[in-house]
Amino acid sequence: MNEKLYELCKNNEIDLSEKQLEQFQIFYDYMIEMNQVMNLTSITEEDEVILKHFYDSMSIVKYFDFKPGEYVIDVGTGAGFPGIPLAILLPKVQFTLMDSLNKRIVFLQDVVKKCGLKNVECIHSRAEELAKNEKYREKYDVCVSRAVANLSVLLEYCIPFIKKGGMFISYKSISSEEELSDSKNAQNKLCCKLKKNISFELPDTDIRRNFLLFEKFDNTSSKYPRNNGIPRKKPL
Ligand SMILES: C[S@@+](CC[C@H](N)C(=O)[O-])C[C@H]1O[C@@H](n2cnc3c(N)ncnc32)[C@H](O)[C@@H]1O
Repeated sequence: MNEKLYELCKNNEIDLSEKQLEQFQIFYDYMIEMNQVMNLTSITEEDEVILKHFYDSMSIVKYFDFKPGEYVIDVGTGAGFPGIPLAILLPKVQFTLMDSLNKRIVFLQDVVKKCGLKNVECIHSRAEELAKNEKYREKYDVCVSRAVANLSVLLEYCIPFIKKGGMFISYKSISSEEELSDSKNAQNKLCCKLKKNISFELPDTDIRRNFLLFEKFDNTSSKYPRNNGIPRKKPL
């Protein structure tokens, strides 16, 4: 696995050290082991995990510059995507991985220990609750999220975590104009605007991926996020 991951990344200008390759191997082995007893991922074949989980998670660094010392939160991280690959790649950036499913958070705490990651904390919570907690509200430079909800819902989950001037990066497999225009009201209410819409293909495939980058231009009203379940039931 190490060689394949190393080559794929190197060919795409992402350099991984021996230590980082070992950390990916430990993560992969443990994810496959634990996937037998809990639902972590439907993608298990090594080449596919490398491309669709590991490389996909890291590919944002080709388009966005994370700076040392910055704080990043991954909302709805699941089995740790994109948070764990980014944390392995960027040891000087501080990551909070959060999810509403406790089993996955316990799994991630083990991954962090096994990989010796010093820049990751894992929190069991719903986004709607954690974003109201003083310790986490408007404390992050960047928020990332992959495959959690449609854009209007996602903005209400994610924008409250970000500092004014910070960035929200939505990983999308398809970016529809309709979803973007449906989120206009959420963008206005949450004081953010689309800064970049990046579309690319995973290397040597025709699998399309999109990054939507939203800049937060003002603080979030205390009205948001609304209580548990409301953002999904009644998107802004
Ligand atoms: C389809 S999975 C995607 C996981 C991962 N981001 C990925 O791309 O593989 C969606 C995850 O979002 C979490 N989730 C959904 N709604 C949430 C909420 N309101 N707060 C926190 N986590 C949430 C779920 O528990 C689940 O683990």
